[in-house]
Amino acid sequence: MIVVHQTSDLSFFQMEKTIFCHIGSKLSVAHPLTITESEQKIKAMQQGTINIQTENIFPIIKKFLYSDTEIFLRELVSNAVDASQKLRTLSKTGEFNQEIKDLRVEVILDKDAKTITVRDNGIGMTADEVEKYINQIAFSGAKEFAEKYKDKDANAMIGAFGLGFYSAFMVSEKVRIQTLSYQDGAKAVEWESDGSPQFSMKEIEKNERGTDIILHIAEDSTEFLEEARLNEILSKYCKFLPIEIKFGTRKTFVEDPSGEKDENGNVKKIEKEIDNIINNTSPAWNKTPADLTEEDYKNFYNELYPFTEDPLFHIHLNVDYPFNLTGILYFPRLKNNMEVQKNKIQLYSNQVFITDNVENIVPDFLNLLHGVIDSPDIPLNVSRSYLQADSNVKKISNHINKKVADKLNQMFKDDREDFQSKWDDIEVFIQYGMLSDDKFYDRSEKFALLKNTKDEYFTFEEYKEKIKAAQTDKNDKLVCLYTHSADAHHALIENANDRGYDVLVMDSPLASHYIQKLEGKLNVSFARVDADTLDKLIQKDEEIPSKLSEKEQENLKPIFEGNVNKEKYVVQFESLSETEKPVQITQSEFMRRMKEQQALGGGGMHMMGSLPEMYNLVVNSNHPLISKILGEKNEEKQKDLTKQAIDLAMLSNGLLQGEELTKFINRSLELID
Ligand SMILES: Nc1ncnc2c1ncn2[C@@H]1O[C@H](COP(=O)(O)OP(=O)(O)OP(=O)(O)O)[C@@H](O)[C@H]1O
Repeated sequence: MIVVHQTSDLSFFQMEKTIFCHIGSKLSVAHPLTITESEQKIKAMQQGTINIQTENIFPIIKKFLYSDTEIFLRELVSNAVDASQKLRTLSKTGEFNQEIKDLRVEVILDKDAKTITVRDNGIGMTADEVEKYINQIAFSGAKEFAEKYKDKDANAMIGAFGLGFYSAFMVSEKVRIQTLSYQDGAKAVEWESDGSPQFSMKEIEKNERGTDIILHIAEDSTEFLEEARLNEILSKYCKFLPIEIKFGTRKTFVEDPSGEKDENGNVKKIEKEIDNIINNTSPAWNKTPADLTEEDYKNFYNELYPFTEDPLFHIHLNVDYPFNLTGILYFPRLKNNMEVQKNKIQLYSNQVFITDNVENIVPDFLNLLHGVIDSPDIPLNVSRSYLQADSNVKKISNHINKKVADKLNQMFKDDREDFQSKWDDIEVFIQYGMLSDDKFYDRSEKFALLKNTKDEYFTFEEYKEKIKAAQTDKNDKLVCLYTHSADAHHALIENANDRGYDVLVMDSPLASHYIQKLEGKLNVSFARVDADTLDKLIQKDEEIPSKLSEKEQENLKPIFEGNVNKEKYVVQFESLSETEKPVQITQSEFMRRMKEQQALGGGGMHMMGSLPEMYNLVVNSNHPLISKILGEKNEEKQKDLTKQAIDLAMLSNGLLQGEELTKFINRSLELID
């Protein structure tokens, strides 16, 4: 046999410390060769060099290309799946007319030989195809990478190139390919390389059509010789690949074929070893919604996230134009706990798992959804920065945004009662979307709901209509009253209701930002019920004259000031109606909101979060108790009355605690004694 050193037009140069390469024209003209030509080539290609004239490129690949070496298995298994699907296509088009028995990919671990074999019975490769696809084309990825590396931008490029097959060298000291093409009269070939530029190729005996990729695992990668580790990788990346993937066997119990029965009359079960198929070849997202029941959707959710609570509802995505995308997105029960819900969407490309960290790829608020997105238009081997810049990815996120809004709108229109029953679980998501995405705001305006303290739900328009008559102030502005907790503000809410005012419940973690947004969009103002006295919150024209003169107020002020912490409370008199409480505690809407936003992060002013809590102590100059305090000659008694009035106000606002609360209880007992 003639042994040649192949000189081809694929060449790498080394310039100083930078490696880059160049591929000649041969690559771009790929002529299919006939079998006879292939045979001649095998004879001539016993050994060759993969055109690298410098040290080898694999250390670079190993170091820079993938942050996760484990993806070698995804690459090889998806190549094997591709080869199987290609054969199926050829059979459908009549180009391959032998019977295709079960197409199957097998991952075989041999711990003693320290090998992992990825076997398929797909199209296989002729010698020329190995030459073309493995020696040359697969190298184009390496070439591209090395060129970028030349620009010293390697870190940004990590993962931006799919080297596919060559990723095997990240974990192997030697890789062998044994392959037999589906083509009539094809000869089986073996290719072998140790990761250096040299490869060898020879004809071998192989009767089964398809390809074995045999990895001789390197010393530093022995973790991949553990069955559990391989299982973990396979179920992460290959769980939904479209061709059955076998990894070893597993034991199961089946009915005894002899039909022997146990004491209860049931056919006995016997242990049986069966093939361990690690994937579900037809996941729900690839089926049409008409073929799926609610139960199927729930089961699929459980397949994705075992042991989690059922989702609220789902959206089945199916787009062919201007890009291909399928998927199912689920609305989890958010329960105001946003962080734990993130990073649950799994991104696939043709059923191959890419990532479950879609942050910055889909809009932030969509990150709260769960489920699967599959698009062949998403490149498989890509870095995050690359994905973000990809125009398909951008279109995809816009599309999902629209679909989600459409679905919510549909649900609202179809069954409002049901929609309302889900509202408390989805409001954070919708508010998040409306805050972060103007398009989503516009789409959601029709179905976003406001809930009041009586558990009634309104759209924005409905609500404006409801409160218009009573809650328009003297400047013609609608004022929406709200509380963060109907329990904590019970007394204040009752007061407001007595006046014919409605009070909304705004208790989501995003409430203060959301309120601000609504004020801008709806031209209304929001005021928490404890932000001021009702007269001030919704100012009307009528002025109530004060029963106490200025002088009397001046005399009374130090008495109140002497009974509160002056650092925290500012005493002020207001001429309110007699039916209002004698003393009320309020906190400026502006200050409180700023502090809340500061605490949430984003918005608000920087120093607000660290400012102390400040309150107003509003004394109602028209209340009979205030006149009584003023007229009380016994100083001790006057002090007790003042303290009692202040404590009652604090109690309504949930501010009376600790020692002050104990003193209040004791004083109250003495008073009723
Ligand atoms: N198991 C296989 N059976 C048949 N052909 C294969 C097999 N594995 C690889 N090939 C051939 O080798 C080529 C190069 O494979 P490689 O994985 O490097 O790139 P790719 O699959 O084309 O792209 P990607 O970077 O997305 O993996 C494939 O396109 C295919 O033609």
